[in-house]
Order: sequence, then C-alpha cells, then structure tokens
Amino acid sequence: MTQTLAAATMAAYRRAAGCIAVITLTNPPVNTLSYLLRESFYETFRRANADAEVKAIVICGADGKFCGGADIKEFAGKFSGPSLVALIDDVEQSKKPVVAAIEGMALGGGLELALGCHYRIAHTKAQVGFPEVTLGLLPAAGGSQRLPRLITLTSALELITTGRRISAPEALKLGIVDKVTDKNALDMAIDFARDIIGKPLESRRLSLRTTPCPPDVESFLDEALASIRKHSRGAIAPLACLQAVRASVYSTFDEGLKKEQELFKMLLTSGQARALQYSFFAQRATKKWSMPSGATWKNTSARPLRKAAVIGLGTMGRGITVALIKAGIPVIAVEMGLKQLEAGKTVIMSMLEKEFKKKQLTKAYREMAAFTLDLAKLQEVDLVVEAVFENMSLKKQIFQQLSSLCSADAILCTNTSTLDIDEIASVTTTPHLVVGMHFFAPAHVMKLLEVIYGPRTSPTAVATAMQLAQQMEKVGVVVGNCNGFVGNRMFKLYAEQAYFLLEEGAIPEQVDQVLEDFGFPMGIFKVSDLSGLDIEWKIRQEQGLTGPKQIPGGSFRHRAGGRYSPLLDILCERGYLGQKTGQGWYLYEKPGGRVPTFNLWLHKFLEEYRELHGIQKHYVGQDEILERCLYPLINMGFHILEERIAASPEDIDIIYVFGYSWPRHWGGPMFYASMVGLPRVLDKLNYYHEIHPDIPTLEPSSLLKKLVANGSPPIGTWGAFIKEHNSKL
Ligand SMILES: CC(C)(COP(=O)(O)OP(=O)(O)OC[C@H]1O[C@@H](n2cnc3c(N)ncnc32)[C@H](O)[C@@H]1OP(=O)(O)O)[C@@H](O)C(=O)NCCC(=O)NCCSC(=O)C[C@@H](O)CCCCCCCCCCCCC(=O)O
Ligand SMILES: NC(=O)c1ccc[n+]([C@@H]2O[C@H](COP(=O)([O-])OP(=O)(O)OC[C@H]3O[C@@H](n4cnc5c(N)ncnc54)[C@H](O)[C@@H]3O)[C@@H](O)[C@H]2O)c1
Repeated sequence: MTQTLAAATMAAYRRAAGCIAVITLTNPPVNTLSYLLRESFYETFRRANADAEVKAIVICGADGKFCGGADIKEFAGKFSGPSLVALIDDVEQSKKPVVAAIEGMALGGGLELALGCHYRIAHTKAQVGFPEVTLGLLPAAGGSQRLPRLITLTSALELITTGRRISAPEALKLGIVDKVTDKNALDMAIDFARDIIGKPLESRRLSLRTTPCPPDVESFLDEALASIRKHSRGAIAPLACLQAVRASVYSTFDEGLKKEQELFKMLLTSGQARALQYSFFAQRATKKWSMPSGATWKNTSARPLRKAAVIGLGTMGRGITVALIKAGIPVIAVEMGLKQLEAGKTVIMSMLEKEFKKKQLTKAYREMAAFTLDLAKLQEVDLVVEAVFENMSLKKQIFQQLSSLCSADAILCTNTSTLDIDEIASVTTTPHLVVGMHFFAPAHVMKLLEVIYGPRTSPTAVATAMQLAQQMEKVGVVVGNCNGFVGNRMFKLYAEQAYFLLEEGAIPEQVDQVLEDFGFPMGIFKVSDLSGLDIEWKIRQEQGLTGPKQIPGGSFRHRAGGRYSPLLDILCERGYLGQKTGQGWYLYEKPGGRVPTFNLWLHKFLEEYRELHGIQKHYVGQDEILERCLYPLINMGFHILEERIAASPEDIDIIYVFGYSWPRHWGGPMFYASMVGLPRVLDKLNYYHEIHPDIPTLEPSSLLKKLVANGSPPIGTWGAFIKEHNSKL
C-alpha cells in the first residue's frame, strides 16, 4: 500500500515546446504537498533549474487539480522533509520564469506555491483560497506575507481571516491571478512561459514588494481587530491571521515570515486546531455510511430522482421544496386546503425568486414547482417528503394513502423530528422504501440532513436519501431509529437542564450568556424564542406530558419517571410563544420583533413559581451552567453510541456542528468531551446526579464509565472499543 502511494506521489517532470520544463504535482486525490511530494518537488525543481536547455518552468497539478495544500494529516506528527517555505523561496528566487497553471483548485499551501511563482494562469472554473483559518491555522508558507503584498490589504485580510474560496474570475479582478482561460490552462501557461523568456523578473518576486496600505492603516487594522473579535465566537485562528497580516505591513518580509511561523506553531498546538482538523475529516467520514446489515456506501447504489413531491407546506415543507428545486429536481407540492396551498405557494415562489436573484437558480424554476390538493397527482414521482404536523395518526394516514397512490418503487420519506419511522412504515406496503429525512429549519439553508433508517428500511432508500443530501449540498448523516434520533434526543437534555436551572435560580440572560461565551451563536432561550416555544410544546403534548393534571405516579414537577419542568408549557398556555407573539423568555418590541430585552414578567413569574413549589433558590455559576447544559447532552451521546444509533462519535459531532451550531472549534460534543477529559465529565455527572437524584439522565452512561475504566482511549478508537465491548455481551 505504502509502495503504491509512494509510486503515485511525485513531482513528475517533462519537457514541452522544447525549452519549457513542466512539473506536475501528483499526489491523488487532491495533490497535497505531503512529505513525499515535497521531496520529489525539491529534486525536480533543481533539475529544471540546472538544465541549461530549460528556459522557463510551468508548475501544474495532475488530474486537473493544481493542489489542495499541505497534507493536513501531517500536522499531527513531527515535521520532516524539505520545508514548504524553503521550496517556495527556491521557486521565487529562480532565475528562470516560473508560471503556475491552476486548474481545479489552489488552496492553502497550493496557493502559497502559486504565489511563489512569477505568474499565475487559471482555468475559469478553478478556485483559490486560504482555508487554513477553518482548520484553526494560518497560511504558514509565506501566504500571509505574500498575499497582502500582491492585492489590497482589505481583500487579503478578508480572504485570510475568513478562509473564503474565490473563483478564478474573482481572483483575476483582485489581482491574484494574471490570466483566466476557459480553455486548457496548462497549454496557455506553456505558451505564456515561452513568451516571457528573458524578461526581467524582479518586480514579480512578491517578497521584494511592500504591502500597499490604505491611508490610515492603524485605524483600519484596529477596526478589523474589533470586527474579528466580534464575529469569531471565541476562535483564535482569525485573530492570529490578523496579527500575521499586520506583520506584513510593519515588518520586512523575513521578519514577517518569522512572525508567521511563530503564530503557526502557537495555533498548531492549540486544542482548537485539533478540533477543527478533526471536524474536517469527520465531515468527510459521514459520507462513508454503513448499516448494521453490512450495507455500506460502497456496496449500495442510489436511485435516480427525476421528480419529487412534498406534502405539507408549512415552515419545513416550504424550505424543503426550495431545496429540492435548487438541486434541480421538479416538485409537486401538496397541501390539505386551498388557503394553506395558496399561502404556501406565495411564500415558496417568493423564496425561489430570491434564490434566482442571488443567481442560485435559473429562470426555469417557475416550471419546476407545481401545486395541488390532490395526492393522486403523485403517481409518477420517484420520492416524496412528508412534512405535515408532528402527529403519528396523521402521518400514518398520509403514508397509507401514499402507499396506494404512488408507484411501487417510490421512496417515501418523513421529516418527522421525533416519531418512530418503523411505525410510520408499518402502514405501507413498501416499508423497505420508507426512510426518515430530518431537515433542519430553514430547510433550504441549514446544511444538515439526518437520514434515519428503521429496521425494515432498505440500503437503496438510505443511499438515495444520502445522494439527495449531496445533490442539495447538504451534509447527510445516517442514523438509527429512536425517539428524537441523534440530534433531538440529545438536545432534549440540553433544553431540560436549562429549564431546571431557571427553576433553581438562574435567569435566561445568564444561561444564554454562558452558552454564547462558549461559542454558540445564540443561547438556548433566544433560540427557543426564535423558533417558537410551541414547537417543543406540541412534541410534549404528543407525548402526553403536558397539562396541569397530576399524571398517575407523577406530580406537577415529576413526569415520565423523572423531574419535569412545566415552565415552557405554562408560557405557551399563556400565549407567550416567543418572537412571533412579542413575548417568550424575553420581551420584544412587538409581535415579530427581533431584539430580545429583559422580561420583567418572566422574572417575577419565576420568583412566584419557586415560592409556590418550595424551591430553594441557589446561586448558579458559569461552570454549573455550562456543565449542566453540556454534560447530560454528551452523556446521551454515549448512550446513542452504545446503542449503535450513531455509528461513530464523528457522526454525532457533525450533526451538532451542522444542525445545532455547535462551535466548530470545539469539534462537537463528543470531541469536546475527549478534550475536557472523560474522567472529568464522569466525575461531574456523578456529582450532579448525587445532588439531583430525581434527574435520571444525569446518571453516567455505562459506555462512559467503561471508557474511563479503560484509561479513556482516544476518540478515534471508540468505535472499535464499542464493537469489542458489545460483542462481549
Ligand atoms: C481540495 C478539496 C476542495 C477537494 O474536495 P472534494 O469534494 O473533491 O474531495 P474531498 O473533500 O472529499 O477530499 C478527497 C479526499 O482528500 C482528502 N483531503 C483533501 N484535502 C486534504 C488535505 N489538505 N490534506 C489531507 N487530506 C486531504 C479528504 O480528506 C478526502 O479523503 P477522505 O479519505 O477523508 O475521504 C477539499 O478536499 C478541501 O477543501 N480540502 C482542504 C483544503 C485545505 O484546507 N487546504 C489547506 C491545508 S493547510 C495548508 O495548506 C497549510 C499551509 O499554509 C502550509 C503550512 C506549512 C507549514 C510549515 C510550517 C512549519 C512550521 C514548523 C512547526 C514546527 C513544529 C514541529 O517541528 O513539530
Ligand atoms: N419546524 C421545525 O423547526 C422542524 C424542524 C425539523 C422537522 N420538523 C418536522 O417537520 C414536520 C412539519 O413541521 P412544520 O414546522 O413545518 O409544521 P407546520 O405546522 O408549519 O406545517 C405543517 C403543514 O402541514 C399541512 N398539513 C397538515 N395536514 C396535511 C395533509 N393531510 N395534507 C397536506 N398537508 C397537510 C398543514 O396545513 C401545514 O401547512 C413535523 O413533523 C415537524 O416535527 C419541524
């Protein structure tokens, strides 16, 4: 295996047009500048430079991809082999003109190498960028010093601190590339190289330039710092990127490089860089799904989807319709009444119009949406997504109808957030084609799609849903069937603890502040107000939990076998549903208002509630808020892993990063637990469970206990640990 890779990895050398050396970066799949490629490039470049017959050099990438940057996997070990900084310096110092022929992508170290070249020619469809910041790093092979010397400081700073990838035409406008072609970029680069033989190169060496600055550069950089602090949500890499770019303004190129290296080393050893790189690979791992039956992404084919239907055009159905049309799939949209159909149609068409204006759609979208009240029109669709109210008997009624109306091989999907997929499938004649497709609101924007298989779901149905996720540019994660699946089953505990904390003495502002300081864009109470408190209320109603009555074996504050907080139910009963009613956990200036302010009523109500129920108020500190909100959620993650509902901790983490805005620089709940240390999570859960024995979800899961008893192995080995531990049972 190593030998095959070694053979495939090289900087291949050939001559073109007599005097041009062409060096092809070859390291499939994306030509990363791994140790082997750097070694080979070092030799090949020397050869080209030394050959008197060679008058110019062109660097390109194999298979239509210039270079995906440094090999991220190498960041976990010791650096060895030729340094990329030195290789790029060799390129820039070459007396022969060096031209980069950029096809596909030039990212990170790949763009740094291109910036070391004297000229850059790109294919129109190529993308360039410095994504290092998204990996918790900065461009550290001279990129933070060369880019600001080439283009405006504003653009360089924006690209380096956000990691935004840009198209070749935009790169041309900014001055990053010199020419763009829709023909073969390599051929054009070879012709170009021949034309510039013998021309002076000094002005093309970016390290010799100074950074062009706006008039009041100091206040420009101060403002940039304030803005990055505000938006980075605790991530440190964007700030380090700014410091590096700042060095390009105030230091010589060599001093700037030194600063760049210093900052890179600091970032490299940070937990954030580890978390972000973990997240990069975790996101890719979710594509490689498997089911307990042994079916996998490799051995299962997806069905082609020519036409789809969406049933229920409320909050979710509207977004799902738009997402499908954006993915190029025509949709028949169904409602239960004319009024709802018209309302849905108006909103969907205006959403599509907006997408069209943003150039996300072609004009043909008007022909891609059809609206009807008649389920019988669904005979010819390949896939249906049901998004009606969260009510089991309604969903069963719809699936029964679908089963008799749709073609026998139509894939039938439900967007339920909590209900049993298998019970829904049980009323159909094709339960193997029933699959959960759990979108997140707004469905045309949010990247996550939980794909849920029941015990009878076929691999084909899963493969088709996963392919659809990809077609919609979403991150699909395959999970098993249980109440709330992965995301909502864990989220329930996060929300539950937040309500308990209010009962015990905290206030929404305090809880939200701690969660926002952790890196969530919004605290849980602000999110609840934004989505509407009634979403959770309806789920509680469906589960038979709500209402003032004492349920058998329970009490007002104890239901379903444990402590229960009716705070949300009480607010909903009073009509306080959040932003839409102008009041929820916070107060808003008017119904539909967006700015949360102090809700005096709620604060008085909480005092009265505690008094009424004889709850002893206690000071709830920041640590307790964070631990009580996050650790039970993580604990449920361990239950989910043990039950094999999620195939790996990576799957859970990706669900949280993409569906619940978990700060990416903390990796996801399971990675966070591994960073905090499993023994600490276990101790704290034991501690809180001792204080609150009526909250059974605080009791540590047996998997967590076993992992700690086995020395807390690294997260990458948990999958094998669970398999071994389950097979021993
Ligand atoms: C490139 C992509 C856009 C391609 O997308 P596509 O959808 O086509 O494919 P996939 O994303 O599915 O990828 C296919 C496959 O390839 C793997 N992969 C992709 N990119 C990389 C990569 N850069 N490294 C490793 N592996 C990669 C991917 O995982 C898939 O495989 P899998 O098995 O998982 O399915 C897209 O892939 C993409 O966006 N890639 C990432 C691009 C990126 O972020 N590039 C930047 C990398 S970081 C970088 O370049 C840093 C530079 O600035 C150089 C820094 C030099 C540092 C030297 C300084 C030394 C300092 C000394 C410190 C001293 C310390 C010591 O001595 O100890
Ligand atoms: N709202 C969310 O944030 C969210 C997120 C993920 C999943 N979900 C799930 O998606 C589903 C829909 O949720 P929503 O928030 O869009 O609800 P909603 O109340 O906004 O919309 C439901 C729509 O279904 C329509 N409908 C009801 N019965 C119908 C029938 N027999 N035929 C056709 N249409 C019918 C209603 O008229 C309504 O427009 C639920 O299962 C919910 O749990 C919701």
